[in-house]
Amino acid sequence: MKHIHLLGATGSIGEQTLDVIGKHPEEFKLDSLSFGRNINKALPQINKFQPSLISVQEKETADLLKEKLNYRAEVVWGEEGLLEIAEAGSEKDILVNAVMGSVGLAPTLAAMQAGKDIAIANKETLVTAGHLVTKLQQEKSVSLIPVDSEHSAIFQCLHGSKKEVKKLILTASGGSFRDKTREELKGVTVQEALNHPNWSMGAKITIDSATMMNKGLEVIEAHWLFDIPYESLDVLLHKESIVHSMVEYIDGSVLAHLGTPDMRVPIQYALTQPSRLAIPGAPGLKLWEVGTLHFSKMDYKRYKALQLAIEAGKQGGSLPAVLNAANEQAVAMFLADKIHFLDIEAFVERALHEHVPVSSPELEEIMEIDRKTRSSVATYIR
Ligand SMILES: NC(=O)C1=CN([C@@H]2O[C@H](COP(=O)(O)OP(=O)(O)OC[C@H]3O[C@@H](n4cnc5c(N)ncnc54)[C@H](OP(=O)(O)O)[C@@H]3O)[C@@H](O)[C@H]2O)C=CC1
Ligand SMILES: CC(=O)[C@@H](O)[C@H](O)COP(=O)(O)O
Ligand SMILES: [Mn+2]
Repeated sequence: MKHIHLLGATGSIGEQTLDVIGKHPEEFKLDSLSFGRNINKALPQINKFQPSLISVQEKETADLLKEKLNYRAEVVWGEEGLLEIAEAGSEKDILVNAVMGSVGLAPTLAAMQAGKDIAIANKETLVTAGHLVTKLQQEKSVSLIPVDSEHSAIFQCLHGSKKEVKKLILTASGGSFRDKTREELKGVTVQEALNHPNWSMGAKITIDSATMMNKGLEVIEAHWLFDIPYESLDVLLHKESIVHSMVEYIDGSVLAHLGTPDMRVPIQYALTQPSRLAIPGAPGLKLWEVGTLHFSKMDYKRYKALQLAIEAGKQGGSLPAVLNAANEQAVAMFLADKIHFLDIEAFVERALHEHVPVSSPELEEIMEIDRKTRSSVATYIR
């Protein structure tokens, strides 16, 4: 029986993690969970799984939740609460980090300190502080198992060895606006941007997918997860999201991981690897129904955010943290209808330009840079 601690239980990844756990009660037990503010979504799941520790974003939600629980549990709140979840239980437990944004960084480090393996969906953790996370991972000999579909695909193709690898190739769907020119992007709405062609995900990552920032974050994530230089990381447009990513070897062989766009596959694999379990009710891949798969070269001029991210990743230091914080702030402003779609990448570019880089920032510096960048970007509205 594996004991699971879940950050971000009311989100897209969180809900699918609960689905995986609920389908295999003989394999998994949910010991603790966190959510932000969505008490209506959380409550039925909490009463079903009865975790002994729950963390929420604010004290008011904690007080309300305590009144509504139908069993006894400890309820904590705030960023401290996320740390309590990260540290709860024993070294043998797994933390699933499915919270959105750089708020996921400190709990990742805390769980590693506590000796836990982490199933990592929260890509912002590795983007903002890949150097700190990988250093601690080695010191504590813990595993960081990818949940992000592309990284899970690569992890599965690699089978634990990077021997004779030439390139990792991340596939990108192109997001909601893949058939639009940059000129046509000027008038797009939030509703249109939230309409991803293949995946049903949280709002922030869906916008990242439309700007292609998601793939930029994923290139940085892959660099740290697989300890691979940026020169050996490629991005390929693939509009069907059936090939989740590929590994090219020195002899020209290419191994790919295929499947329907269903995040329960990488989530469950992160919890069971190297073994596998069935996913009851999953439709399975019927390639004859898909018919044709399309691939095309990435156009870095069309997708400027991708280029900004790769450049920030290559330069390293504090720049990826600035990229991430500026992007989180700009996406929140776009979702609130305060800025245009193309402002997102313009604001990220400006924040990077204005930042004085720090070469190897510690956690406190990263958190301060994150706070400062968000406040600066909030003032960019014309
Ligand atoms: N969705 C997907 O298919 C994929 C997602 N990922 C990554 O996984 C992570 C989660 O994505 P996704 O599930 O889509 O996100 P969602 O927006 O759907 O969910 C985010 C979760 O985090 C909680 N949350 C947000 N902010 C805070 C905060 N400040 N403090 C505490 N809790 C908070 C939310 O709580 P509440 O809603 O209750 O307020 C919710 O439970 C992201 O890093 C994303 O990039 C990676 C690959 C695929
Ligand atoms: C499901 C998942 O892993 C997302 O990160 C997904 O990859 C988004 O798709 P695109 O960024 O390729 O549009
Ligand atoms: Mn992905």
